[in-house]
Amino acid sequence: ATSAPAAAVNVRHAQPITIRQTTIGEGMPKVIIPTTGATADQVLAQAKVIGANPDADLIEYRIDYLNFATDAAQVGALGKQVAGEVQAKPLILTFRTQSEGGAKAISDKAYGKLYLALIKDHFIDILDVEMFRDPAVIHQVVTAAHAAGIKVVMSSHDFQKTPATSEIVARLRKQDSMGADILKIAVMPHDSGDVVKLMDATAQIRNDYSRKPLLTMSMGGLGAISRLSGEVFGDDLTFGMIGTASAPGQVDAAQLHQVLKTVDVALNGH
Ligand SMILES: O=C1C[C@@](O)(C(=O)O)C[C@@H](O)[C@@H]1O
Repeated sequence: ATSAPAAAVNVRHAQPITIRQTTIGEGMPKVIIPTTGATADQVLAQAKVIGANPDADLIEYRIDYLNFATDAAQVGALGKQVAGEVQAKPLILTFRTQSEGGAKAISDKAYGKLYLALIKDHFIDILDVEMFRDPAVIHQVVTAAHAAGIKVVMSSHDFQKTPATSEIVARLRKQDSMGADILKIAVMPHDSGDVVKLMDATAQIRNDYSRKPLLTMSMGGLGAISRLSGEVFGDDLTFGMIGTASAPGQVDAAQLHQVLKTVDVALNGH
């Protein structure tokens, strides 16, 4: 009898980025927990919980949920306090616009102005910039962010459907060419084939096109598997929740950590 040969495993990795004490693009996908509060008190209470929870690696400060979302002075003052609460955990600042599934509408001009003001406050580690906003505004914001030592996650969202695999690949490659440090897309599946499209596109980018860290997800319960399987397919970051979800399909942080660990051990054998 012959013994089965060991399968050759070839998993590609990102070029890692280290921010504060978190390395993105190496080992298990890193877990981001978003704030969902509308008031300063609510957000600070969430930041305290996120800062103290070992299953949270980064915090996303979702400013579109705030009652004072477009008031740069108030958003900045609270942002500094949030950063102080979470200490070593990197802070991602995101204004998710209504057209991409967020809480509030904002003009591209006001979006750019708000981001440029907040960049100057020096509490942001990573800035989420939507790729389909005005190109001139994007260019200005990305340039200012990089000059301030802030990484840019460029993002695209489709809360209605899942585009073709080739379209997902094209968007992520465009983000790469627009100067993003992290490439991100969130799409809504209607069947298992849609989930496979997102995961296929992720693997294609990782294997053939870019070594930048990826943040890709298929949303809803159907897509939740894509939030768990990143270490296999090349997704380096994943959103979890503590209490309230900021998008459909997010998994509780403790459960998320367990599954990420299970996949990691299966993959690496220790
Ligand atoms: O863009 C994203 C991804 C997300 O929509 C999700 O599906 O987990 C959650 C948002 O908070 C974040 O800004």
